[in-house]
Amino acid sequence: MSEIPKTDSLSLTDADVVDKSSQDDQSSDMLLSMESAKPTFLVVVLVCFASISGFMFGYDTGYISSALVSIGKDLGKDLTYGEEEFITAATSLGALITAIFAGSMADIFGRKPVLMFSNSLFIVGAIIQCAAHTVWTMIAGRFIMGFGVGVGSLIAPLYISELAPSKFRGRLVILNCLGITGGQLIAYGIGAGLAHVNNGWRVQVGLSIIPPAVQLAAFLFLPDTPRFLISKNKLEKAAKVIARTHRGATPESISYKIAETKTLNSSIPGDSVFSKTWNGIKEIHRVPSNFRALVIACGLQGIQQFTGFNSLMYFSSTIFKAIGFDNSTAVSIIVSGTNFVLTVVAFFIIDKVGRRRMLLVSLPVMMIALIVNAIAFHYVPLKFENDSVELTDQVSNWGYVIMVFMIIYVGAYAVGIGNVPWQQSELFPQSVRGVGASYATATNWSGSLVISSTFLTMLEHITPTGTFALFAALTAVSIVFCYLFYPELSNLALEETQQLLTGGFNIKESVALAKKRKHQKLSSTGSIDKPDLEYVDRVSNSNSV
Ligand SMILES: O[C@H]1[C@H](O)[C@@H](O)[C@H](O)[C@@H](O)[C@H]1O
Repeated sequence: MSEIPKTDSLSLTDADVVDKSSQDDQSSDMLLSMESAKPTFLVVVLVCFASISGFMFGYDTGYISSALVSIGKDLGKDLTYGEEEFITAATSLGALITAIFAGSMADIFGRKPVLMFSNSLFIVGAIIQCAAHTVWTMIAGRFIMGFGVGVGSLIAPLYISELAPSKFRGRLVILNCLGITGGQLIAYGIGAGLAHVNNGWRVQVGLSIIPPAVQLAAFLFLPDTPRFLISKNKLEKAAKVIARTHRGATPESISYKIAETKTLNSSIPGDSVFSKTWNGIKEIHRVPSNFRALVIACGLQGIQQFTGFNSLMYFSSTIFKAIGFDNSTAVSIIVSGTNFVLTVVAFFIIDKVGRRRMLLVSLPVMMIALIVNAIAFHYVPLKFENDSVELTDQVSNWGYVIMVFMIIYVGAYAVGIGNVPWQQSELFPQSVRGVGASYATATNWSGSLVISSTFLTMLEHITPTGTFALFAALTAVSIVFCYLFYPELSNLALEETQQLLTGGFNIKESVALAKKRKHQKLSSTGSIDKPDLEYVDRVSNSNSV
């Protein structure tokens, strides 16, 4: 083995990097062991600070339902049903708008500055709401806060997946999802606690200023991702970050990693921000592997929303009140608590069980729970009047059936489709990762907006049975989609994923490759193959679906 120079004295040029990669076969062994080693302390710190964005996503979408109940006349008048809907939807709409641009901005300016920008939006939005004395000021505050939510919901998982060693990537991205579901749970909890406090909702909104302020301050001192730095040719900086984020990294394995990332991640041509963005958009449609990645990423985000979960998140208290359970706060906490606890389960199993298997088991469970609910609602006598829904008779056993199967549905959601789509960044090569993540995140927010703004109308016009049967049918279509198009990506390096999608969706091959990787990484002998890109090439050419 050649002599190992000190990491911090690394001075890399393009020629060095490529030369090293062709010379040193052993580096590839080291690279794989580096990708399997436990995350360093710095990675854990970075992921925790990045996951504050997930927390903000959850808290800001979660606090509004209880805030609306306690606002009373604080905005100058009693709120109409339409105004309440506007105040709620403003954040999702704001998020949808910025999600469209955030990815390109992240590719051009970096993940870190864009994340910090989202913090200022969270803070400004919250201050406006705290000071609001009219409905429109409140809507403006929620809208600006939504801009922050959209950017944060895209950047945090992207940042984490680029930093994480591949063996732990799934789990580390789920930490951000724990932030989301934990944020929703805490928002409901605080909402319940402040329900009867005068202007308690202002306290609830005011508290939301603390986490982004902490994140903003922390990121002043934290680095951008090596993959972004490499794309900007800042190789020395990238080498330093890789050395600090990968246990056991040596200058040789670092050089190899940089060489591999550079070779596989050609950057988007163009001399202005506009032309680069435009070329990125063209490339994501024209290059078949990118387009396949896009179909999968948007498909999964669409499935996450159109199988109906957020109708429960936002309206569980309305539904359960309607079927006779009066303690609506308790019910909301049960729903968000189940979502949170099962996200913890997802955290432990995602890299072991695999994303594809998790989806193919949990989606059918969701479908069955939705069918049972559709049937159960048929036997619950409900009446719709003046934007409200009421039980016309005593609560029956069917009410309990609905309650139990809703919880089963939420649990199955959290262990699969609630979290897997946020692994979206792993599908795209560096050059179009931001644009791809934008499309997928925008699909998520569009779905969330559609479901939350049509759910009550659907209940009234196609009945609860019709609504849940529709969600069940959409879940059935989703199962077929995942079976045909979603390859197993657990344990693969980001660069391998990109090659895997060349020439087809390669489902069978992906499952075999993920198994092989898992086996290699579990191997206690420490003898690990070099990254098997030739293997991926071969299977891509022999094509499947
Ligand atoms: O992954 C999250 C999570 O499942 C939340 O509970 C849900 O409200 C969001 O829409 C979703 O994107």
